[in-house]
Parts: sequence; C-alpha cells; structure tokens
Amino acid sequence: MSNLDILKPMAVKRKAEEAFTSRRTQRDDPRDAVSDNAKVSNMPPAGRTQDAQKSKLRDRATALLKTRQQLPIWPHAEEVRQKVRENDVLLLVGETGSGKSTQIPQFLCSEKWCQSLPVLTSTTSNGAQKGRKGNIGGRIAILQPRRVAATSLATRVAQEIGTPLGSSSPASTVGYSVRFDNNVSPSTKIKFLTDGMLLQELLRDRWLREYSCVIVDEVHERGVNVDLVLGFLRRILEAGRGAGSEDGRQGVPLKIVVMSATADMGGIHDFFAGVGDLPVNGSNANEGQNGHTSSQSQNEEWNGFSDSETPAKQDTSEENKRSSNDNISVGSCYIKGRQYPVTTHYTSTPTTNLLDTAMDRIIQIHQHTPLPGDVLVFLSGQEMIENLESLCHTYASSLNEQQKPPQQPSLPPRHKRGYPQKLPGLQILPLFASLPTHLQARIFQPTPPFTRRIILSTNIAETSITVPGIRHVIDTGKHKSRLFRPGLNLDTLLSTPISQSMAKQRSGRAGREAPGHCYRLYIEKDYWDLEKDTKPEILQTNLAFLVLTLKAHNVDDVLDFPLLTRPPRRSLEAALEGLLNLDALDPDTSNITDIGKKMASLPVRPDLARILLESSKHSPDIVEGVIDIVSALSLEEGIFLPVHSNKRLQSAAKKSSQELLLDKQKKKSGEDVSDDEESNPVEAARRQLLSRHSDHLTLLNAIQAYASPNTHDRRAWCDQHGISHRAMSRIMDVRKQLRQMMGSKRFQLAAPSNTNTVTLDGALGALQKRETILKCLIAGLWPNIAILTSLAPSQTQQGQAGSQPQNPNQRAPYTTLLTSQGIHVHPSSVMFTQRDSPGRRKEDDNTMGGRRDAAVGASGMPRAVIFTDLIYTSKPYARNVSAVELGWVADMGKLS
Ligand SMILES: Nc1ncnc2c1ncn2[C@@H]1O[C@H](COP(=O)(O)OP(=O)(O)OP(=O)(O)O)[C@@H](O)[C@H]1O
Repeated sequence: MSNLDILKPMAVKRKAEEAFTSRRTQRDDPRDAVSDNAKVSNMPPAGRTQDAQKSKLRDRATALLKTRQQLPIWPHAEEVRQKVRENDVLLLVGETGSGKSTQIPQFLCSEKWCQSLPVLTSTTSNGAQKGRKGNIGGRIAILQPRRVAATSLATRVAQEIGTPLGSSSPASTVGYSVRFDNNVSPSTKIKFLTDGMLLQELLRDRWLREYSCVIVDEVHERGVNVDLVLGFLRRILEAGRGAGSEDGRQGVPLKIVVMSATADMGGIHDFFAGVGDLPVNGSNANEGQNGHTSSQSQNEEWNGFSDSETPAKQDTSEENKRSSNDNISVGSCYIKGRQYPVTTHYTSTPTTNLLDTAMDRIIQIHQHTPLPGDVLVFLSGQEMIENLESLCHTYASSLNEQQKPPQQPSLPPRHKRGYPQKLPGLQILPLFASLPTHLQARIFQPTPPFTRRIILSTNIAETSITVPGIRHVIDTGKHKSRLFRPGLNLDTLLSTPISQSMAKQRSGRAGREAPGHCYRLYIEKDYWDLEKDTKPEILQTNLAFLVLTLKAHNVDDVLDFPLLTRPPRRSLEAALEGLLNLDALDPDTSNITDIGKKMASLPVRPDLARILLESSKHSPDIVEGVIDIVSALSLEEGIFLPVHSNKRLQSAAKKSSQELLLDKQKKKSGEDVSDDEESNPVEAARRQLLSRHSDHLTLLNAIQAYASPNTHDRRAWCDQHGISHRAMSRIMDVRKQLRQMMGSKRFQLAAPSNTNTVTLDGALGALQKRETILKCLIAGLWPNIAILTSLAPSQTQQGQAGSQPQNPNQRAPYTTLLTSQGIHVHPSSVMFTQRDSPGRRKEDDNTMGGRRDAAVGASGMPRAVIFTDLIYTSKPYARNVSAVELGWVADMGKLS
C-alpha cells in the first residue's frame, strides 16, 4: 500500500464524521424535537427503523453511563488526560475491573492531539516536501493479547458510546480488527486489535500514520508480539525526537499508553525513558527545556506500587538524571481500588486430583449458592476441559433424573432427601483458543432463565474480558506452557504452575458486576511460592517469527533492535538458521528474500507459510489441498477425538440394528468383518479416511470429506467419524480466509520450468496429486526430516565396526537428520499403530504408491518421514508425520 492509500479512508472518514456530528447536533437540540418527530412520521419504513435503532443505542448508552461513573477509574479521567498531554508515554496500573480497557480510550478520543491532522505526505530525497495533502492521526489503537478480548471489548465500548459496531454503519466510531476479521468503518475512532494485527499494519506503514495513540493493554502477558510492538513504538518515538534519521509522522505526535493490573512497570519505564541504554547527556542532562530540573511528567522513574503506596514522586536519582530532555518522557498513573470485592479461598490441603476437586467445587456452588452466580473454571488445556465437561454433563443429567417427580410415591420428596427443592439447570460452555469464533461468543450471550452457566476455560479468559454473570472463579493453578529448545528444534508442552500475576488476573474475572469469590485449588503457601510475574515468551519460544517480522520491517541487525528483554543468543541463531532453511533469508546477506516477505504477510507460522507459497507453483487443486492441511495444522489441537473417552462417540459407536444386520449378512457370505469393525463403527468409519503413511494426507481426506457437498449433516458426519465438529468449523473459517489470500497474485511464486503442472486423471492423477502435496510440505518441513534409526549414520558406522550399537537414540525408531535427535512417533499418528503391528490395515497404500519397496525399511516402517511438530511430554514425540522419499528432498535442492 502506498503512503497515500492509507489516507484515502480518512477523507471519507472526515465526511462521515461531519455528517455524524451534524446529525447529533440536530438531535441534541430540543428545538429540533418537533420537526424530528414530523420527519419520523413522513419517513419511509427503513428510515424509521434506523432512527429507532439509533434511539435504542442512545438509551443503552445513557443507562450504561451510570455504571461507568461508578468505576474506580472515572474520577481519574482528567488526571489521565493531563498526563498523556504532558508525556509521550503513560504507564497506567489499575486493578482488574477498575475500567482501564473500556474507559481510557473514551477519555482520550476527544483530546485535541487525537485529531486527524492535514500534512504534506511525501518528501523528496533531500527532505523537502513535495505536495500531495494527506492526514495523520485521528484514531486510537488499543491492543489486546487475544481476539476474544478485542471483539468483546469493542462491542462493550460501542454500547457505552451508543454507536453501531464496526462496519455495520459508516458512522460507527468503534471497531475491531482481529485475524481474518477486520470490522471497522471509515469513521472508526477507537479500534481494538490484537497485537499480531498491529504488527501486520506496521508492515504496511511503519509510522502508524492512521493513529494518534496506541494503547498496549495487558502488558504483563509479555507475548513475543507485544515485545515487538513496544520496540517498534519506541523507534517511532525516537524518530519523532530526532534520534532517528527521519520522522515519517512529520512531527505529528504518537502517544503511547501501557496498561496492566499486575505488571511490574519498572522495566518498561526504563525501556522507554532510555535509562541504561542511552549515553549520559552532558552537564545539563537533568535539566528541562527552561533549565529547570526535569519534572515528574517529563520523566518519572517507576517505583512500582502496592495497595498502600502512592504514585511515584518526582525522581531525582542519578540514574534518571541521565535521561535528557530529548529523551522520551514517561509519566505514570495508579488507579487504586476495584469496583467489587473478591474473596479468595484456598484448599486446606494440597489437591491430588484437580478434576475431581474442581467438580466437587462446582457441585458445592450449584447446590448452595443462589442465582445469578455463573462459574468460570480455569484449566490447563483443551483435554482437561473436555474431561471436566464430560463430568459436568454427567452431573447435569443426574440432576435432571433426580428432579423428575418420584415414580414410586413411597419415596420422600427431594428436599427431604437432602436436596434443595429445585436446582437451576446447568449450561456447560467450553472456551479455548481453537474453538470456532461463534462458539466462543456463546459466553457473552444471555443465560437461559433459571440456569447456571459453567464456563470451562484455558487462560484465554484470564485477562481483559468481562463475562457477564460470573460470580465464582475456580482456579486450578495450571496452564499449558510451551518451552522451545533451540539446539534440538524441540518444543515441550507441559502443564505447569501459573504465576502470581496470572492467579490475580484469574480472580479478577469475578467481582466485575457484583462481589465475587475465587476458589484456588491449592494451598495458600503454594500461591506465595509461585513466580511473581509471567516469564516473557521471548525467553522460551521459537523466535523464527520474531526474526522474520524484524527482517520484514527492514531491521537488518536483529541484535540492534530495542527489545524489553534480550532473547538468548542461541535462540536467535537457531531462528536465523531456520529461516535460511526456508529460503526466507538470503544466505549471503541475511537480508529478507521475496519469499520471506510473502511469508511474513501470511497469518500462519513461518514453516506453514512456506508450504503455502510452495503450493502456489502448482495447479489450483494442489493449492486448495495444501490450504486444507495448513488450516488444520494451524490449530493447536488435533481433529480426532479419543473414541473411548467420549460419551457421544461411545453411543455413536453402538451400531444400528441395520448395520449389525449387514455385518451378519457379510459374515454369512464369507466376507471378513474385523472385530474392531464389529464392535466399533467409529473406528471403522475413521479408517476410511486414513492414509496409511501420512497424517497430513489423512487430515486432507477428513477435511475434504467433511466439506464435500455430499455431506449433508456435518455434525452427524463428525460423530460417525469421531472427529471434533468444533475443530472442523474452525478449520473451515481459516480455510476460507487462506483461500482468499492465496487467490491473490501477491502470494504466487513462479514455478521453475521443470515443474510438472499437468495433472493426470484417475488413480494415477490422485497419486500424482498426493505426491505433489507432500513435496510442498517438504519445502516448509524439510529441516524436520528423520530417517529410521537403523539407517542413521552413527548406527551404520557402529554396525560396520562390528561392535554393539551405542547410539543413545537406539530405542527411538527415527533419528532427525539435521540434529541427530532420536524421536518417537506420537500415539495420535496414523503411523503409530502401524509401527506396533505393521501391515495391519487393509486399505491401499495411497501415499507411497508403487514405490513402497524403495521407501519402506525391513521393519515395514517408512525409511524417511517429515513431521510438523516435535514435542516432549514423556519422550520426544513427532506429531503429524508423513512418509517421504529422500530422493524428493534431494530433488528440491535440500540436503545436498
Ligand atoms: N461486556 C461487559 N458486560 C458487562 N459489564 C462489563 C462488560 N465489559 C466491561 N464491563 C464492566 O466494566 C468494568 C470495567 O471493565 P474493564 O475491562 O474496562 O476493566 P479493566 O480495568 O480493563 O480490567 P482488566 O484489568 O481485568 O482487564 C467491569 O468490571 C464491568 O463492571
């Protein structure tokens, strides 16, 4: 997008704003009331409906104003405005529920500095301005770590302001932008967006000329994206102060607000103020513009607050004096108090079984506390959620049974058997990141009458959001954390204890509409033993995305980029190496390549982006096949449900009488019916989808069968095949968006002249297509190639020497070629069972076609595999595995 392009919507926006303001002025003037009424009666029905909608919005906003005025932050509005006027950066700490996310953007959006300003947009090489008028600023961006927070907060703030949401009206002043959903209007003044979306916008305009202010909310989460955003923001501010070579905002200020309830802001203060990394600035370094000592607003040092402390006083410490007047000025503000109290309860003894204890607590709450009183339970991951969901459903159906009128009149009434007269119904709602958006949104819909909602969530609901009706929070004290080991390219995904900061955020989800309770399923001593803050993600994740993003922003020397926390050097080197392997960087200069730039613009992780780009060299059916696989891989969880642990599947597994009859007929006619098939039709149905040597192609089979026009009832199809309907709906969302993106010329790679684009028909064509898809996967996954351990070099040498093999990976069936890491095939893989009993399946070997003998070792296991993820639980497991031929990899110029 050119610099001018971003300015086009602003002109439309100004017109819409003018129209909006003049309409509002008319309405607000009582003299217009009569003529307004007359206008209404003469209006066509559509106009009247619109007017009725507007007045409904206004009434709702008026009603909400009273609630807003009760918030602890409300009396601080002027203080906040003043501090933002005086400083480049404001650090704001306020307790959970005090009103930061909803009120701060509203306090600031009518400020003078927040207007869109006309400027000359382009400059000549010597810095002279060239004409062409445009505008800079006018919008506030407010960043959220997750999409559910961005969308729900935007909805709430639109209601508070009384404006339609997003693109539903050109006059709407509040919108949001999350991956695959950009819901803004030309007049959007307050835009909630995920940090990932702001990074994408930075790729298009590194000066963020659309905005007057960026609010970084929930900074304590310290995801990699937030650290990157903070670095880019600091660079914009430095350029505005003359520290950079140019200022693309032409003097129009960008204000930054950084907020949290639980972050330690000391490091963030120093990061912006330049303490510790800027040179000492001469003898008058501690003096302001007029020779006075720098005031608090020019540069406060962050002293941190506790409940009893007051905000930092003017700082005169030696360290702070080093920040000159030319440096970024940082102010701070503390909002004390929360709207409603939350009582914290601990267990008296350590909990041994978290699920049972959580279930007991839910039952206690349900049987002994009145409505309204919904429950929010924090669990470590999807698996734990689904297990508790199943327990909750069992409890809910037992309640229904108990509450039926007694069939034996001799039985005493319920309440005499120790139960309350009649308990409310239960609505059980899971909530996790890979749940499709429309299912996530159910937590914000009204609770049915006489019903208690039990929301079972990962840390997705931990920050920012207000779930209406929640009075009780149950905190298991666990979350899933991913730790990357750069040397081995290995991720560990384990359930680990949360930090104190996370525990506070979790309890903060209660007490937002009324007093609440937080039940921590651990003893108080364990709480005090937790880490105080959450470890920054940058210290423990694969940094390929971070490095690619920086390179895409023309940051040549990654080590030179301002980061709040320096990542380990080894992780950076591994990321650079990984990106070189994916052709994203030039091996001579380390600069980003054209492929790398395209990868950075795709909303999936770098290896998956590389696979998508590779497919663009081929015919559309290959691109579509690869998109299906990548859509499934971009979900954290798999699509296949464990058959025996899921009630619905167990009942689906019971064969209909018709199917049993069919089996009998088959048996009579001498046909083979396996025991499994006989007892478990879900497994039999699933087997139709399996591709013997490939999890990736199995995913493709499943998605294509699900999406086929011949599949009329998709939910029933999922039940029959033991597949998560939720996961499939999410995959359909992602697939749709990726298809749109990959349809654009921007993401096409030129096919080399030897690429065979002719697709054959029939079985040979299907085989060719599958082979081509696997080759596309190799383009992104070839660093994850592993061969049978028996063929790995060290083993061979030992064998030649005639000694006993001493390969430490001996017991692992595969060894990675690049890192010599022994790996096991994950039990969820189609190749796992195959290893246990080779040749067990009867279906044709689609994957390797006629070349099985070349690709399969003596054990019946493929000689070489690629995999998508390597995770460590009890041992290193490769997940999503496919057999490949080493020759394909060599043909692609890899491993040469
Ligand atoms: N969707 C909603 N429905 C009902 N009330 C809401 C909603 N969103 C916000 N509120 C009310 O506004 C209050 C302030 O919410 P806000 O998100 O601004 O607080 P916050 O200080 O940002 O909290 P946190 O630090 O937990 O993100 C809530 O405590 C609640 O009373």
